[in-house]
Amino acid sequence: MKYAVIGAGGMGVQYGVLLQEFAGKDVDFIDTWQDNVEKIREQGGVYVSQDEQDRHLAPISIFYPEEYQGDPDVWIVFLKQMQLDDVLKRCAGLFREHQYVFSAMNGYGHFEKLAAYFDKSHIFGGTALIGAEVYGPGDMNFTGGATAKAMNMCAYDEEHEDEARARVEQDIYEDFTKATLNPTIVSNFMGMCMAKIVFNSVLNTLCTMYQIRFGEFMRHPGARWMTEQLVDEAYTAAEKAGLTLLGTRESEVETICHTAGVAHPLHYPSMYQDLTKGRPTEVDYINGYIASIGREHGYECRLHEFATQELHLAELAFSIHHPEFSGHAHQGDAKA
Ligand SMILES: NC(=O)C1=CN([C@@H]2O[C@H](COP(=O)(O)OP(=O)(O)OC[C@H]3O[C@@H](n4cnc5c(N)ncnc54)[C@H](OP(=O)(O)O)[C@@H]3O)[C@@H](O)[C@H]2O)C=CC1
Ligand SMILES: CC(C)(CO)C(=O)C(=O)O
Repeated sequence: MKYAVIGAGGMGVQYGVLLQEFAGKDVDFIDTWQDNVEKIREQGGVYVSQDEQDRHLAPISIFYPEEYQGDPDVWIVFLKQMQLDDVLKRCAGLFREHQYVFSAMNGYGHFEKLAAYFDKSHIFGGTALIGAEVYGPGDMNFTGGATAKAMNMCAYDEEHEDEARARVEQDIYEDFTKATLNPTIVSNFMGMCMAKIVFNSVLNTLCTMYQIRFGEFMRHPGARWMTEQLVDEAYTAAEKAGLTLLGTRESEVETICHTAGVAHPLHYPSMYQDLTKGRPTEVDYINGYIASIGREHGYECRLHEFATQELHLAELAFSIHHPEFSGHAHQGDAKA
């Protein structure tokens, strides 16, 4: 199978380079971030490291959407939620009926956007407990341990049996396994997505707001209680919407506390990387999404509404304290 990654940021490069290096796959990269594309071309590839070790130049082929002429079997999409509409528009001419698409972006909103370009039966979703960080154009670091990567994947249109799709799913699963991404195929698409959204709604949002690592959050005596409150409200909203999450409220709290305190205490969430570069965060698609499903089903998520606004306030505060980033100033688009 041939792959093409849309979005050569931290996660896109990680998936694509690991598929090249460990699974021996043919991978192309499409990006709209000009400094990144130009730097990668100039240096003949992208510098990658795992937890700051083994930094090396991985040769990759990178294209702007308008110049790409390839025909991959599977697209892998890793963009920030706010970029997706514009980039998909620029890529629209590249999509063919036979192609499949996989995405494990955080938050929610991307699958309906992808469904405007791909048949539902050709879409796979995922969630990734895999970290990545952009040092600068053409320079990425994968975080959280080479052997600690884990991800779920699930067919978007899982209610309908489809033999061709099942074969593609198996091929992707095998390629991702060789690529050391440790995939698990799960059922319950929305349950899978929501479990990760709830996870991110606690750790990404609180650690970003206070600019601290996962382990530093867990040192706070109130950390478990705060986690329980946010998880509880999110589960109630999901239940009102008729969604069953992959785990229980208790198991979600345990996963969050264990990941933060034991498995990845040194991790800064990806949202922190955006805040501290003066870039908009994905909070509207995480806490804001939880609040919106509650609102649509007559349940007010006061904590998630509040957390969404608090993070937008943190974005504003960051821009006040760091006027040098004012070019990226962000007003936030959450509906209060
Ligand atoms: N990073 C992580 O650890 C994880 C991320 N995810 C999710 O994966 C998706 C993709 O995230 P990720 O790969 O982290 O995205 P990145 O931040 O690495 O890249 C996304 C885009 O942001 C812009 N950008 C990023 N850094 C800079 C910079 N220093 N200067 C200028 N522009 C920059 C570029 O686009 P442009 O210039 O066009 O704005 C780039 O293409 C998101 O939904 C994220 O939540 C999921 C799990 C873990
Ligand atoms: C790596 C991980 C799983 C940790 O929160 C993540 O989703 C993020 O940083 O955005």
